Amino acid sequence: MTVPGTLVLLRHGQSTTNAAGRFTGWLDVPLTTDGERQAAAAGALLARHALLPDIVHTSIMARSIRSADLVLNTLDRSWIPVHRTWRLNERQYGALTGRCKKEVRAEAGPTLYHHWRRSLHGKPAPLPAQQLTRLRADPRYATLRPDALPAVESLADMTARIAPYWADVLAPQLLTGATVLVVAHGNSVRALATVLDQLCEDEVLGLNIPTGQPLRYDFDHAMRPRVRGGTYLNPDAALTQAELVAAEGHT
Ligand SMILES: O=C(O)[C@H](O)COP(=O)(O)O
Repeated sequence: MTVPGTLVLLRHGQSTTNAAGRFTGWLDVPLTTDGERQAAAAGALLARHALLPDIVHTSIMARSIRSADLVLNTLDRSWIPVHRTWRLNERQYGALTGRCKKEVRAEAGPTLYHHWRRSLHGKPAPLPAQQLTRLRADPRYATLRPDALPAVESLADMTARIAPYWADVLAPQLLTGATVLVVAHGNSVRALATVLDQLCEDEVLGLNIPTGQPLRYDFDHAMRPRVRGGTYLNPDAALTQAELVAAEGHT
């Protein structure tokens, strides 16, 4: 029986809105120079751990696509097959999209702010109709059923869109023994981890994903993670940076 391959989850490098302290959601923003460096460094870290992806998956947002390109360039593996899917997009942050996190926290208060950002079911107000119409006119979403393009999402909504991608695409590839790299977003990685680790509501509250830090998962034959929560290739840096993500908007 083939031993299941390794899955590597990576949140894209720092984006311009991350650097500006703003909610990004489905805004399509580029990486900062630091973000580009983080993505290339993630590639170098994969090389040091002899983790050479056979297949890569990205969202259809520029920051994930660019980060994956930088990782693969560093590894000299730009030739591997690439799958891009809206299912790995960042969470649709609704009316918070583009807003300053610090201002939102000051207005809403710390409890509601944390509920919106980190609870399983919390979600802010939806994206205003005009902005949703503009998003629906974007050619990259042309093939998507209009009701599949959300005006706002909770983490639970995201797990519902990501679970079929895990079951139908990622898990079967891993079962062939392939090393699979997923370059996605803070909340799509949280959603995937929620599915893989079967996290409960309390556990997702404290789950923060740093940019540019590869997170490795290995599986048993039933495709259960061998280490719950996976293993960061650079655990100290990942922990420090995850704490900074948790504190966004606080100061
Ligand atoms: O969409 C965003 O603003 C970030 O990528 C993730 O934001 P969060 O860490 O506040 O959920």
